[in-house]
Amino acid sequence: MTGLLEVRGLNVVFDGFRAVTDLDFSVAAGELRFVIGPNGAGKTTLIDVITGRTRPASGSVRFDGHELVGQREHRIVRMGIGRTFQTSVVFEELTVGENLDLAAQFRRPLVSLLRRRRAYPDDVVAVLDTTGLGELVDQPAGVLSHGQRQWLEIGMLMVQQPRLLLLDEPVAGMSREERERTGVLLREVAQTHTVVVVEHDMEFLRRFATVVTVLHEGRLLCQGTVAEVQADPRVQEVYLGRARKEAVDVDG
Ligand SMILES: Nc1ncnc2c1ncn2[C@@H]1O[C@H](COP(=O)(O)OP(=O)(O)OP(=O)(O)O)[C@@H](O)[C@H]1O
Repeated sequence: MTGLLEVRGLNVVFDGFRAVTDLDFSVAAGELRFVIGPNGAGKTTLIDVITGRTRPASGSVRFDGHELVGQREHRIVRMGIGRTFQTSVVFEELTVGENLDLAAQFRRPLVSLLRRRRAYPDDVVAVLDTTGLGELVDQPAGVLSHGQRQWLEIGMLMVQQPRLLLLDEPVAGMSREERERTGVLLREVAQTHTVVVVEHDMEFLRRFATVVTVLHEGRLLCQGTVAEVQADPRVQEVYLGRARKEAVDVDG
């Protein structure tokens, strides 16, 4: 079966440093896929290549059969791929509703921007509901908690109606309760979208992941269910071996 996203033979080199090596990675339509790996494994680089931010040395990235390598970032967004960043991109002075409305303009004709509207359009209202931000619609985004801000960013992607969402560490820095709510939100988003989540938090994975892809030093280490991946000696070595080494280093 051909995936919605098909990465084949990907190599990314930064000034002679191989950040990604011979990577094959595919995601089927409708999947909620998690990608993990220690620092420097190449997770963000993979997202950067898919979204056209970084150009690979070689390899192909096909989305619904269309080659993405060589396409400009804005073209790839228009093809239906949306991403979040590790750093926030909301407008702090604008309200939650205005941020969503602005993001949604992406799909609307310019004339609708000029038309004065009394209420938010249906797609914005629907996303306010999904993200649980309805009560905060008139609050400036600057007052949101860290978790609420992440949900707003996911909402800002959803109103752009992408087919594929790429989320870079969505639960980093969140409280336990916020992580739980984010997991539930991701499951809901995945009902209607294909979602790839880069995440470190093992507890979160155990709770919400089905298929997990593990990267290490720019290569695919293994792939499977959370239980399979956790039981894989190579994964244990990469995570626990590293922890042991750090402990030894600290102890001198
Ligand atoms: N623009 C760049 N120039 C040079 N090296 C880079 C660049 N971007 C990434 N790298 C290097 O490529 C490797 C992979 O980085 P990447 O950010 O993809 O890892 P990651 O798995 O997302 O790690 P983290 O969990 O720390 O975010 C790292 O060694 C990083 O230092």
